Amino acid sequence: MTPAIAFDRIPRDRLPALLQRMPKAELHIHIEGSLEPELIFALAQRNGLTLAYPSVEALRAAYAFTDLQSFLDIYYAGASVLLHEQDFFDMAWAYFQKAAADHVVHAELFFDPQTHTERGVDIGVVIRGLHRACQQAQAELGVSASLILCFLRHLSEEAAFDTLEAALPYRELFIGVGLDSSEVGHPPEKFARVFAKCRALGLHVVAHAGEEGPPAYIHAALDVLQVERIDHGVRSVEDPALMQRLAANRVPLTVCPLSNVKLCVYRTMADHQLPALLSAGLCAMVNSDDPAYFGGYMNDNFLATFDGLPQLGAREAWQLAANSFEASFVPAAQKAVWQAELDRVFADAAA
Ligand SMILES: Nc1ncnc2[nH]cnc12
Ligand SMILES: [Zn+2]
Repeated sequence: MTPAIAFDRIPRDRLPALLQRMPKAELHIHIEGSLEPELIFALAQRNGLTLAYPSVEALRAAYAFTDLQSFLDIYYAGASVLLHEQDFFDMAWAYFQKAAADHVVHAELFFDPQTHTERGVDIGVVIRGLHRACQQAQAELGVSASLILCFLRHLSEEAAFDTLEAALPYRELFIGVGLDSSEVGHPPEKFARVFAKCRALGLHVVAHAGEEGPPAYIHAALDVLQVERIDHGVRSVEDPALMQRLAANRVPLTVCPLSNVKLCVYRTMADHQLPALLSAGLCAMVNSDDPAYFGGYMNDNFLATFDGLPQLGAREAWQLAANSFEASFVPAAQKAVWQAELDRVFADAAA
């Protein structure tokens, strides 16, 4: 329910400061996608590895993507510098410091264990390093955080089962599972059985769908995998019945605007369908996806989105932050605390 905030009294020139100051949750961040070129080079040096690029600048210059796969190739190569528990901690800690500065009060981090276990890194090294950063984020920054283990969909369901089994000793350190990597050609049905097992274990379940893949993949993620949220889901606008279904059930879409432009899902931000999703009543919100690769973190995403889409105003800013809390996997009492803080920020701005 929208509270009695006079959104119309908030002038547009005050929006950037409000977007930055408002509390928000980030629900779609691949922690390996927060690895900045500077940290890639520092970790390569610490671990005695040689990179395919001669400098930070040369690596950054290679970040010109034409589609999802062109990004994934370079993203997996970047993650190859992560070997030790401290490497995973350092990566996540760098993210949390940026998140705190952006007034992210809660983050649910995706991680891709198969990217690391395929290189001989033990899954316990990955999870323990990330978990320690989550604990320190709460203790030192007041940012609450949890982990979501993603299966790589270009690999087999059997490999996903093996990954789940290897992760079970750490069951208490992650809250759910997701599905990411190359979407087209790897529909949700491929992972039906492993997701059923995850649900039976009491894990939350989410999946990337409708980023590059068709609306049918979103239907399948809901019907077959029984996911609680759809990651991206922007291609739902092509299917009016699906839009109605998502709105009626308040199925969250974790939308990533800068990612969609960088990966050429949309030509420009002005073409992004976020306004259509919001005006159809969907529970969409803004996220950064892979901030080190796509040009920015949470507030960069909010600022670029509102800059490119002038039809979005203070009401939509409030709605996006409210949706991020509604869609998070935290207890209702905690959501209410953040929501009250959000309402206060907007009520003050409108006063
Ligand atoms: N945007 C994205 N889509 C699918 N898999 C990913 N892995 C990291 N970022 C991703
Ligand atoms: Zn993603």
